[in-house]
Amino acid sequence: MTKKILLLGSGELGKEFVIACQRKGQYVIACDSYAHAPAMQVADECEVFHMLDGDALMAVVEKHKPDIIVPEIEAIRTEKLYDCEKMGIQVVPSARAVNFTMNRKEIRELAHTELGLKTADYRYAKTFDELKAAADVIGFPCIIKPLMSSSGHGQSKVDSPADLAHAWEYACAGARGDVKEVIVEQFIPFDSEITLLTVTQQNGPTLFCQPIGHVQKGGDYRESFQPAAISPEMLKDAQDMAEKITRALTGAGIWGVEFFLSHKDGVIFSELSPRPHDTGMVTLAGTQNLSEFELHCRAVLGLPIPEITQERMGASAVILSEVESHGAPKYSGEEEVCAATNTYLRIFGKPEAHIGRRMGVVVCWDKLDADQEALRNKCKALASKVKVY
Ligand SMILES: Nc1ncnc2c1ncn2[C@@H]1O[C@H](COP(=O)(O)OP(=O)(O)OP(=O)(O)O)[C@@H](O)[C@H]1O
Ligand SMILES: NCC(=O)N[C@@H]1O[C@H](COP(=O)([O-])[O-])[C@@H](O)[C@H]1O
Ligand SMILES: [Mg+2]
Repeated sequence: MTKKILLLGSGELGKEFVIACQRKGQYVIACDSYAHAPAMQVADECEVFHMLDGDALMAVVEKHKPDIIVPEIEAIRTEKLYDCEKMGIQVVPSARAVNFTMNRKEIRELAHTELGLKTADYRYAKTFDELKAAADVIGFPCIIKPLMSSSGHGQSKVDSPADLAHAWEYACAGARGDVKEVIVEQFIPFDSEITLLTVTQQNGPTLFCQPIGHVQKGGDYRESFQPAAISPEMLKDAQDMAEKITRALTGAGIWGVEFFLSHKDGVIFSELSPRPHDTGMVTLAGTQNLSEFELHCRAVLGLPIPEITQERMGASAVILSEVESHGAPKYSGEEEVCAATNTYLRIFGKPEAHIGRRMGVVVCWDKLDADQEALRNKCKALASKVKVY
């Protein structure tokens, strides 16, 4: 049955989701705050407006009367999604999940205080004086993040009290929305970190993908690989925590549940996205029988997912712009990437490049018993050949 899907956020993750939906005959209206966003290029219709503006959001909902609303970013007037649910619209995965995960305080209180998941020690601060007191309790180094931000915006690691003033300014400048409060987290010297893609279904059990290992810089992802090596005990702990928190948040869809792994402290819950995860773009390499976008699409539409199988080893590496574009961005290096075996280049088609903006990704694959480090190095080397100008 064809459903009308309103996609709130139209970046690279949304683009792949739209393609998955259209292959199932769905009708998608892609929204974002700027025109020609990646998902708009493949959607049936598009709307450009500020999704933090509740009136504008509800006007678009009234205009299109969607069956399903799929948030793709966090910068949305998410409280309005409760009203949408009351109107009978399916919100993905649920208005509750979207509201909790867009605010680090809400999700941390649910995860740590209510559900008892192991997290880094933390405090909150609304003023610089509160920040000094909080950092004093947590100790150094610590990580400071705005309560509302993503992709590492406003996040910094603080090694000593002397760095706190800068971290406060940086967090305030990088915060989204109107909440001027930060979380101060104990710095976890983890051995590795993973995203556990978790699928909750309307009619079926919760399913897990093989863990995805990833490397972040400045709070933003640079490379990912699947499957990540992890002991059966740690995997079980991560799955149990993912099960608990997704159940508490309710709804159907894919989730990216992030964990730190430490030989000393075990599995530590970090945060989760109630939507496809950027590190999960590695599944575009055909690592699984169903990519994270296909899984999200099926879960959202209530279609069966008989099983998730790991077919290949995969790696992804991001293409970041080193320049500010003047006019439509152009690219070089495609030939070198395409000359490599078992490799795909995915340019997202963002209409503007900014320094540090993710413009594309390279994914590579090999057999499941291949040398993972070699595959990751190959992928990173290929991604570094692509230049934006
Ligand atoms: N307490 C911590 N200790 C050590 N490293 C941390 C801590 N918190 C965050 N990091 C590092 O920063 C990265 C980004 O943090 P986090 O996921 O909280 O930010 P985000 O802005 O929500 O990012 P995204 O939206 O891309 O998931 C983590 O993946 C990890 O590498
Ligand atoms: N970590 C969250 C994430 O990766 N989100 C992805 O990035 C886009 C925004 O990119 P932009 O900032 O370049 O417009 C979002 O629309 C989403 O696809
Ligand atoms: Mg994260």
